[in-house]
Amino acid sequence: MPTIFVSANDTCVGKTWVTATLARMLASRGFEVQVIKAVETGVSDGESGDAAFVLKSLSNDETLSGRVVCRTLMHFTEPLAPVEAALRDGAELCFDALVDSVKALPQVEWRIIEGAGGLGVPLESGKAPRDWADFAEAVAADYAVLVIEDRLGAIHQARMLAHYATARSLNAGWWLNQVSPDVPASVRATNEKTLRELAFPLWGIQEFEKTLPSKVSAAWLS
Ligand SMILES: Nc1ncnc2c1ncn2[C@@H]1O[C@H](COP(=O)(O)OP(=O)(O)OP(=O)(O)O)[C@@H](O)[C@H]1O
Ligand SMILES: C[C@H](N)[C@H](N)CCCCCC(=O)O
Ligand SMILES: [Mg+2]
Repeated sequence: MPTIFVSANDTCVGKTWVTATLARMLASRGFEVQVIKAVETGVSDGESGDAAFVLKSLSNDETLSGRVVCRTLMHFTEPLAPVEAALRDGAELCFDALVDSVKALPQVEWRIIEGAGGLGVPLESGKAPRDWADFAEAVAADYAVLVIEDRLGAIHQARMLAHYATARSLNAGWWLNQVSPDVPASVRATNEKTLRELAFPLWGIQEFEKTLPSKVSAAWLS
């Protein structure tokens, strides 16, 4: 079963938005898709989170939404990094238990897993904690989509994250996502031009409020 891990250079850069896009693209080709928010912070019991956002964003098309199942594996109340949010709920985030809960999920045609925050966010305490890059490897993710907010500053963010993803041997590519309507066209054009020249794939480009990417160059998505 192909598995996509959706990560990013930061929180609030559009991982959930892009997760919904990927689910929409795959479901529109007739695939059964499982969307998993692995750990979510900043949500209380009963409050809707990223998984609910994905389902809602597909809800105007019953055929598509009928092919997509969304769920959250662990959630914690405070809007903090996962380990600390868990502690403040009187819980402990256990990396191995999280991975096991992914492995216990029903098999589907495509699985998409969204992390919390950026790729280097720790999932345990300690001097050299395992993080989302370790998680992607542990769940045997085939593709790591690295969402980068398309704005001035994106080039540095993208290069730093690519360096880390490469060091961790992930099969990764960038997804430039425009979160704000106020990004000058010149910034967006030169972000794309600069990133395309580099030896790291730019898998997708998505514009503000668009539910599908304007450009896709990931062969595995076509
Ligand atoms: N392409 C886009 N067009 C319009 N709004 C967007 C776009 N991408 C993201 N947003 C908005 O930006 C905000 C942050 O996006 P999102 O929730 O997807 O970030 P995230 O990376 O998943 O954050 P978290 O780390 O909390 O999971 C949300 O309000 C979302 O609706
Ligand atoms: C609450 C927020 N939206 C995210 N779920 C948590 C982001 C944690 C980021 C931690 C960090 O990188 O410093
Ligand atoms: Mg999210």
